[in-house]
Amino acid sequence: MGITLCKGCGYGNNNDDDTRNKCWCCCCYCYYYYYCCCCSWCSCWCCSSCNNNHPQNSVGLDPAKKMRILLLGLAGSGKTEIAHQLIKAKRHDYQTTNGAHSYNIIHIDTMCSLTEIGGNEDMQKIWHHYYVSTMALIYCFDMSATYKELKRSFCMLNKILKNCYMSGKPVLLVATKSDLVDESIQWYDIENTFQVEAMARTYGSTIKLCYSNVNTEMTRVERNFNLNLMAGIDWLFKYLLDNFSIIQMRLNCDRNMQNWELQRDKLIAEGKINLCKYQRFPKLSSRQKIWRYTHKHLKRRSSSLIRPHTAPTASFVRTLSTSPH
Ligand SMILES: Nc1nc2c(ncn2[C@@H]2O[C@H](COP(=O)(O)OP(=O)(O)OP(=O)(O)O)[C@@H](O)[C@H]2O)c(=O)[nH]1
Ligand SMILES: [Mg+2]
Repeated sequence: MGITLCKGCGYGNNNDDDTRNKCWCCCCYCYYYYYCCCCSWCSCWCCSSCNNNHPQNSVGLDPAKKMRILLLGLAGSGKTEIAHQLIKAKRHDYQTTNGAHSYNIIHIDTMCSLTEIGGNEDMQKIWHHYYVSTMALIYCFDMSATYKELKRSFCMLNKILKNCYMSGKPVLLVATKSDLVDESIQWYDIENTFQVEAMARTYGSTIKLCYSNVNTEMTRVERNFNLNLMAGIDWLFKYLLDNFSIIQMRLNCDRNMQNWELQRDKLIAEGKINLCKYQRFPKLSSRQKIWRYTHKHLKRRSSSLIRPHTAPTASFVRTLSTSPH
């Protein structure tokens, strides 16, 4: 197979071994239905041979049902390694990820855009820009790390789920480098120490735990055999497919809310609205009392994170039965 250019960004790929982004076109049945990881975020779907945009291709993939998953974790936790395993491609550079990198995956007849963002402290500052449009989170942590590092990693997970655009979304928690730990460390130690179950209940997110051991000396066949991780991915895709319309509605609502907040901040900055209007009333007036009461009430509600009664019930899924040892 020669060089195939992506219609979205013109980026070419001449690696015969790398079949990750190629699939059948439904119009001309050529083998050039090609898209690349650079422009996947903008949902570019065009056949490079017949120049058509397809609402659906021959294998029944519906671009409208494209999933967006965020891959996060501290620096060196093995995110890029997992992403390469999921797209079944060989990893050539072992450098730290700077910025965001998007990968296209087709799994259970569903298209998915997996976005990895670097885990160093500078990159952590841009994570929140991706929360609104993501449907689920894959969070990696290094199982062979010290207690201090593990604590830092779980604090970060707590911080992510605390964000109003992330809480309630499904999370696949991946313990990487499980080949480097001995039998003295088990999942339930980590689960109890960092109170994963309590975290899932507090933020209303379903959390699934799984292992990954992507040893660099593994052959490609062995890498594909990372069953525990694949079972976790299966679970995540099934969860998203089962709840697709609900999650889509949530994303739309979040986007509207974000736009509204931006608009409000802009109006405040321009001095067109004033949030302190209540101060015009005398201190003990009934108007002030009402304002103070509602303000306190709202504050209490947001700090205790009460979920609306219409929200889907929160459930917690336990660790997959297979152990890394
Ligand atoms: N033995 C072993 N090594 C692993 C595993 N996963 C990742 N590594 C190694 O850990 C190092 C860091 O992995 P990366 O995937 O680059 O980490 P990252 O999370 O993408 O890091 P940043 O991009 O800096 O945020 C690499 O040298 C990997 O080969 C694993 O399961 N087992
Ligand atoms: Mg990386």
